[in-house]
Amino acid sequence: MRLLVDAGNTRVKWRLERSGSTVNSGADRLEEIETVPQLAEHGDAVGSIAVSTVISEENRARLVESLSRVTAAPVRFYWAESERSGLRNAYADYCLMGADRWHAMYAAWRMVRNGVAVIDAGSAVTIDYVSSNGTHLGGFILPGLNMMLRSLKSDAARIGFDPGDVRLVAPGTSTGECVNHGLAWLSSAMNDRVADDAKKHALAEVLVTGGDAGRLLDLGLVARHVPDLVLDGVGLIDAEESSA
Ligand SMILES: Nc1ncnc2c1ncn2[C@@H]1O[C@H](COP(=O)(O)OP(=O)(O)O)[C@@H](O)[C@H]1O
Ligand SMILES: CC(C)(COP(=O)(O)O)[C@@H](O)C(=O)NCCC(=O)O
Ligand SMILES: [K+]
Repeated sequence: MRLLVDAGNTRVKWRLERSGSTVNSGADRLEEIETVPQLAEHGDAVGSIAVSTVISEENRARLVESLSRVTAAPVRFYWAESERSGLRNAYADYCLMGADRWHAMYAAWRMVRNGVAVIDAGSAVTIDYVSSNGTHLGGFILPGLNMMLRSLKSDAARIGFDPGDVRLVAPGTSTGECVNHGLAWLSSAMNDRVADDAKKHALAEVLVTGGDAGRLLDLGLVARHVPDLVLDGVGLIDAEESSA
């Protein structure tokens, strides 16, 4: 059995696979990984672990420690690359790109084999554009929903509000509505910008992944929802590297 892991800044997404089929999957906080029953149950059967991560080195060591309590299987980390199967990274210093972006982009490229926009709506929101010939045209990094809510709460003395429905875009008539609707309005503007850019760069498809993907779709994003694009990408690369 193979364990795929996407350790982001909020949650660790994982998937257990046997002969390419999913046996189990989940999304848990880093501190919880070593006690996830479904992982413990299959620990002995896991033969290898492939990880994509953007967490700090300190937390990466914690992750390795937690995984070692679940299984004795070796852990292999995969990072951003300059090129793979016709997909070419736009970063001059590709090592500085978040591994999750590269792995999501790679899965998208292999899935679409055409111009594609990839939105990963996680702790941060990343948007990357790949042209029809596999050239990464570049991307954007924006604060994610919870990050924006936290900064409004902590950096402005008189913005008091409770989390509300961040799917309504009507002008607000209370602090809470102004904040929640404001962020919905911002997300909806982002959706429109991606659609404009997709047209401008002749991208055939928009793919969206990440914990906040559903909210963007509810706000009208025109995209295909691929729930675990990062896991898909690191899984493909791990298979290629293991058979090389
Ligand atoms: N059960 C959940 N726990 C935490 N965040 C969630 C959950 N469901 C949806 N979200 C949203 O997903 C975002 C985190 O997405 P995720 O893809 O897990 O991020 P990351 O890859 O950065 O860890 C949060 O900012 C939040 O908006
Ligand atoms: C932008 C990110 C924080 C997104 O990670 P996430 O919020 O999904 O956990 C991550 O891809 C990252 O740390 N990137 C490094 C900088 C870069 O990609 O240029
Ligand atoms: K992510």
